Amino acid sequence: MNLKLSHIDKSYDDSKTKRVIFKDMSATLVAGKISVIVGKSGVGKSSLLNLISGIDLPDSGTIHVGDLCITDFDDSERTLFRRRRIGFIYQFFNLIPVLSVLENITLVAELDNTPKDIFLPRVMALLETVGLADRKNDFPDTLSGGEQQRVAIVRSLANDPDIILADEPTGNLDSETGLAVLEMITDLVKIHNKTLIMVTHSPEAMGFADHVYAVKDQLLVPQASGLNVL
Ligand SMILES: Nc1ncnc2c1ncn2[C@@H]1O[C@H](COP(=O)(O)OP(=O)(O)OP(=O)(O)O)[C@@H](O)[C@H]1O
Repeated sequence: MNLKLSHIDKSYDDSKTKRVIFKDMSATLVAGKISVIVGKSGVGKSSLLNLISGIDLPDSGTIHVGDLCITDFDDSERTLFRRRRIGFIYQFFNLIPVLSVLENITLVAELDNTPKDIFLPRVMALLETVGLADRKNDFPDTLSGGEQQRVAIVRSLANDPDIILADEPTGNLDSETGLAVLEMITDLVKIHNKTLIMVTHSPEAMGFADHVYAVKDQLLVPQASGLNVL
């Protein structure tokens, strides 16, 4: 399912200024591929992910995921779309401290009333793949940063979404752990045939990209290489 952004305008107003983030921006991100998004701080990379996930709406323009026009959805349709079709990986892992590893991973599937016999075998197989099956009952604060991010990777795949959105997934990790996490994310999205859209400042991440785009001049601009815009 390709992701098609058409004629997107997005700005934020505060009391004094109007900050234009996107102006007549159109782009297609290809299904089943790894798209890396780069760009200077504050240009709107995270805002782009918020639009793609339906957390935020554009001022005008449309966003299609396959045949679904998510900009036509109401709030509850967008929430369901996000739960079922999108997996998130964040810079600061965003695990819930009072829930165990397994409870963190299965929370969205439970909220969505997905039958346990559908998600549990899949989640346990993923935990095995990332080497953390024996930590399933532990709490996040007993895990290293790299381990927490591996939990977050499994969580992002738990509900079998179409699209994984990763916002600086290695930003809080040392370079060796970051590289291992990048390899894990990209291997898993390929094996499970997902679309990965990853915002990053990491030059290593470019090596994993099928396509690199820069957020620049209120547009999403395809790059031959991301390195020149870092
Ligand atoms: N909800 C919001 N309300 C008002 N302004 C916002 C909101 N979200 C983002 N912005 C502003 O939009 C601009 C783009 O923010 P965004 O977080 O998308 O940038 P970014 O490219 O991800 O930056 P960084 O690389 O520093 O994380 C910033 O100036 C930010 O302050």
